[in-house]
Amino acid sequence: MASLSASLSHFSRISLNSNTSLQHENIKIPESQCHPFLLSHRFNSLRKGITLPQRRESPSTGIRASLIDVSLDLTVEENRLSKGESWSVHKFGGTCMGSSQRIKNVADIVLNDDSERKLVVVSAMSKVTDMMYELITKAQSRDDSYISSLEAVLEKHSSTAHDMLDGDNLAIFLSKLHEDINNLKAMLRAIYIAGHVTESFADFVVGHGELWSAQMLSLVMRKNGTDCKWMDTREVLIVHPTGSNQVDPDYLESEQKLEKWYSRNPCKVIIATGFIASTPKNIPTTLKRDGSDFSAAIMGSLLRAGQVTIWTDVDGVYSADPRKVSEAVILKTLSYQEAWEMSYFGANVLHPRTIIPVMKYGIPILIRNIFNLSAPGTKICHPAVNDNEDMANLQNLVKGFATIDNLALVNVEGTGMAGVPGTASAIFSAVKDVGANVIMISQASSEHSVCFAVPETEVKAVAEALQSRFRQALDNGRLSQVAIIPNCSILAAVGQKMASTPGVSATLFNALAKASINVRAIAQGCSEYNITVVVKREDCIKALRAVHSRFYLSRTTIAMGIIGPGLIGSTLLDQLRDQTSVLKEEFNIDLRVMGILGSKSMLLSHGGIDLASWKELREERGEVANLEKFVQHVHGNHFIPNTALVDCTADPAIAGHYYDWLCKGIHVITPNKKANSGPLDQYLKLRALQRQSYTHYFYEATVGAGLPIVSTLRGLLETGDKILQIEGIFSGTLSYIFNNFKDGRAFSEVVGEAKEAGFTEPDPRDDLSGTDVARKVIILARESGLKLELSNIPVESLVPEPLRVCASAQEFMQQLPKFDPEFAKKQEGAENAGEVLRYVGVVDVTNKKGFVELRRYKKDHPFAQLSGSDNIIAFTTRRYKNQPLIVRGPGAGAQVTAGGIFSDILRLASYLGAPS
Ligand SMILES: NC(=O)C1=CN([C@@H]2O[C@H](COP(=O)(O)OP(=O)(O)OC[C@H]3O[C@@H](n4cnc5c(N)ncnc54)[C@H](OP(=O)(O)O)[C@@H]3O)[C@@H](O)[C@H]2O)C=CC1
Ligand SMILES: N[C@@H](CC=O)C(=O)O
Ligand code: NA
Repeated sequence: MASLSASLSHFSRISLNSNTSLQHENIKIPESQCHPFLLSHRFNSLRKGITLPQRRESPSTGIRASLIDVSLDLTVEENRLSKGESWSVHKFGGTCMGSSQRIKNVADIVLNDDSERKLVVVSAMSKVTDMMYELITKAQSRDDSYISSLEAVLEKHSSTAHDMLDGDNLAIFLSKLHEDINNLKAMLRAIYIAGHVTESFADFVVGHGELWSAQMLSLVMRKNGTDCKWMDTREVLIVHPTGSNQVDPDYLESEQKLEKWYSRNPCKVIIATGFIASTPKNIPTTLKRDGSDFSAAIMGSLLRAGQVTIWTDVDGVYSADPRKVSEAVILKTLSYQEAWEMSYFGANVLHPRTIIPVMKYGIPILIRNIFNLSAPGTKICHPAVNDNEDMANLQNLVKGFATIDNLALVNVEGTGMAGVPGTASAIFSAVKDVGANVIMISQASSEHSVCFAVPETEVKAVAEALQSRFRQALDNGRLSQVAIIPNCSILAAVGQKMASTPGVSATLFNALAKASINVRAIAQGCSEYNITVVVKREDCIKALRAVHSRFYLSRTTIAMGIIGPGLIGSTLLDQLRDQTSVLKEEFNIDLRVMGILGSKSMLLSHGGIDLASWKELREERGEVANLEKFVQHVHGNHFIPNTALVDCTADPAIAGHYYDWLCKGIHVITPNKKANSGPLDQYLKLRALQRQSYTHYFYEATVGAGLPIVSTLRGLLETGDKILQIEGIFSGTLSYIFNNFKDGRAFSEVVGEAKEAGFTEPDPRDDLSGTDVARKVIILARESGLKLELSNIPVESLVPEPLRVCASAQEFMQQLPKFDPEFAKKQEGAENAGEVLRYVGVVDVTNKKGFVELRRYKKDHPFAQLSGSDNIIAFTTRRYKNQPLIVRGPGAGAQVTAGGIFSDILRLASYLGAPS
């Protein structure tokens, strides 16, 4: 390089130390010193834009030209800031630079990047910026402790440097550090005396954190043998303050300064200070909030870098706030606009202004976790060309969801607004006058109302300003109201092109409706990148979960409460235990049992009970049963958007709560017949509510256990068939009894078997009395449109008169054998006539009545062909008139009944959006 300066001195018109001239200007070389052949040969190896000396025909001495030529070549190779893909930019925030170990880690990451050239932007060590601001505050308020606080700053950097550096490197850093601290002491003293600080003074003081961390990292890298220089970005980045706490970079000026800086400091790795910059008048300033990210993006654009990597402490950008949606996923890619929208709506992505500089040149930004290098991170870039092919996939249409809390809606309404130009302008200029920030606006095309969201803290001032601005219009009725709706949140769905793809908003609103979320206002701009809805703040997380789940970013999750872990309930829990992982993996359905309630004790869990050991857990940490607390627990969990209570009791008191639960948006699934066969008015109220709301009530197992009886009847009715009669053997218990009450067996013994097999009701008298069958008849009759009470169904009871008053089921079973002869006689009578006894229920829809009786059938009749606990139900309808539609199969028992309930749970999941 010494020979270079010597030879350069011959070039009076240019400074070859400044490579800017090589890139942008013609180089003028004194004719007397040019040898055309050699110069052209050498210059041709350089970049375009360099023109050869105009007058080659006047050669200079070949010797001198050749000497110059060699020097030139060296100079250009080392000093030229050749922009482009060979540069990669990294940014490490305060947490990444938090300690000597972390700074060494940063150095390793930079070394592992095999890009030709690297520019690394660093923030101050963690907490240092706050410490620096505190120095100013203290000095300004004449608090002497600023001196000890400055000592702490010195100590932090000095000890970190001692940990990492030694010899000359350490000495260089410490000498500079002490010099800076002394200067700062003097400046702070000045602030102390003045009791005042200007913004630029403060910016100068605060920026030292970045200066020190950049120097330390660069010395650590040099210690490792890296060709590295540190850059005080105040020498390079020029920004224009724009007010409102923002600055506009001067790209042209900064680019030229960067070229000059590099020509003076050629190296492979630049460690640059984040956050700080200078004004055009060379006054120190900062890039304000998220300044270091912004620095990295500006540097990336100045260098036309191949990539800008922002190192942080999360694995990338999530599809939703992971603290609110536990199944949020890391997005592999986002378009610049998507990242922009997500960050606007509160997602922890880059600030939009960070994206602008790199977006211009299509430079990808990679967000990576410094603490988890195995995570690939999120790439923010232009969408790949073939992305269009995937647009049919909802996941690609809606990338993520974000929320903003603590908002209020303002609704300005009145007939006097329609067709009156300037109304919107008057509203929003009043809002502007109080300095409020409008977050979203919605106006229906009828022009009768304008509604907009502002931060809750600003709504009072906004309301007062509007009341005052529109006083006259309100008084004379042209405006009817300026209404405030407090406690609102915004939920935004963000995704490239989603707004222009049919079905996306329908899916979104459907998911919200199914989670019983009321939407207060909607806005969808034509930018096609977001759909915004306003919901009640308390619904916000639930809404977020519901939509997130619906767009397949996570599973359809249902929080379930199982009431009545008796025979059926515990069998259902076993089935759930065996199937939940399959449902999760193959069907994207996540069923979580959050509570199990028995008549005496209950077990609650926040994340879902381990169904392999619920009995032991209930023993260990069960608590006294409390229905209200149970329901509150299962439903109160806002992390899961859907709640279902599964009532596996036979208790009418539990059934009495269904209406309230449905009103609260809790889905109900049950094999308990008490609600649908109870008082007619309550039943009608329940069904009306079910039809109006998006909350579901499923009860397939109430008739024929797992057999599709209710759904078959529904299908017939909904497709316009007319039911004439439903006749059948509806009792698994009685079917079993009469199928097996033969060959001289005792009636009581067969009843005992049916109970043992789990076919009977908790009290078998409910079966033998015909009440259970009557309930099923009522359920089907009401489903068919008949308005009947249980008392309207004549029932032939099989419970011997004297046993009807038995205090318990146990006592009844003990006494029953006394009546065996009576039953044997009935059976013999039928047998002798070549017939069988069958206990049947009939819904006579045509004549609007139902009955239950013990009938005799010929042995070749279909009802005589049953076995086990078979039910058989024949639907005679207008379509199935000559040959009834018959459903037959086991209609009682733990497995089939629990299976029927489980099917209802899955039907609910599919109604809630699980893939079919
Ligand atoms: N068995 C079958 O084949 C079919 C049954 N069904 C219906 O299934 C339901 C359950 O039958 P099954 O399992 O045989 O009956 P069980 O008697 O075995 O179980 C009932 C369960 O409900 C609990 N329970 C009762 N009252 C309450 C209450 N108020 N709060 C909380 N828990 C309560 C009981 O708790 P605890 O034990 O603590 O008292 C028990 O765990 C019934 O409605 C029945 O009609 C429907 C179709 C077929
Ligand atoms: N006890 C009932 C069970 C189903 O509802 C029956 O026997 O059918
Ligand atoms: Na059924």
